[in-house]
Amino acid sequence: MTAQIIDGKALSAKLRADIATAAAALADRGHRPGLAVILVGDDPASAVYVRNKVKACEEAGFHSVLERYEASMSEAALLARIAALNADDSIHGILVQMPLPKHIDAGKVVEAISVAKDVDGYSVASAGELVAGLPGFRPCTPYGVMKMLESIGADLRGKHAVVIGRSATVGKPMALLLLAANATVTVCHSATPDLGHHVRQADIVVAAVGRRHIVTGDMVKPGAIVIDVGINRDDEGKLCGDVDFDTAKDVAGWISPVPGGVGPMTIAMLLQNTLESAQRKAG
Ligand SMILES: Nc1nc2c(c(=O)[nH]1)N[C@@H](CN(C=O)c1ccc(C(=O)N[C@@H](CCC(=O)O)C(=O)O)cc1)CN2
Ligand SMILES: [Mg+2]
Repeated sequence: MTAQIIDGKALSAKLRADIATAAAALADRGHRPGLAVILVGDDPASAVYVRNKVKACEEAGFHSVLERYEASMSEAALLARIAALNADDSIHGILVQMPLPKHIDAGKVVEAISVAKDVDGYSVASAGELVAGLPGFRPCTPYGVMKMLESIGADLRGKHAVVIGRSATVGKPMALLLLAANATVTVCHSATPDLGHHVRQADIVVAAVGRRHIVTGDMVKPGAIVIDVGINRDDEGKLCGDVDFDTAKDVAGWISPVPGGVGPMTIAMLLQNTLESAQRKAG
């Protein structure tokens, strides 16, 4: 068997086109969606990601603001910028690119963002809304994975989903979103013995642990859906995921690649959350 590819790049482009249409309608009513992106420091990968976010905003017709600061910026100065953006009516979403320099408390920064503008869905309040099944902003990466599953018509009811990774921004919200879709969910992590034993039982595998090729073809149930959230580098510096694509694709029914899978979806869902924030405010 050769798996069908879940093309996150193409799906992201389609969603972004729909978002642009909705944004234009909102702008016509005087409520153009606006996103503020803050980058502190000079991490090269983060610089690329924020540029891509601003470019995606421009393409969708959003108002966007990019604020770049030296790595030496104080926590107090960053909190003051967030307070100003919380009060800015042209801004519906505020995103602080992670990771932040070590002297800044990332948790404090995230909690300073107004819940109504927390389009990354990283705050404790947004996490609580997800746990409680209330409307709220879902973290963009797991939200994007759910859209990928929806795009292939996956019926999750009663299916066994195995999530590998328990981070607050991907693994945990991923498990909750799958649970809300009526899947039976197992969460595996670094202390799980015999990962293969669990993965072999999965109808859906979401690998989000950040370890290159931790999932191999021999662990995949024939026909399973395999979604790879990992972004790692191989020995030659080439981008690769948590799944060994070459062996897994011969067993899986569907598989997402890296690059071109979940990554582009993250940005589409950021725009979706920002659009929803603007729609809520417009009423
Ligand atoms: N405030 C946030 N910080 C970070 C987030 C986030 O969602 N919010 N996520 C990651 C980085 N990230 C977005 O910020 C991100 C990473 C990767 C991609 C992506 O499209 N990747 C491409 C490959 C890119 C490459 O060649 O390096 C792909 O997978 O196809 C998008 C967004 C950490 N910080
Ligand atoms: Mg983890």
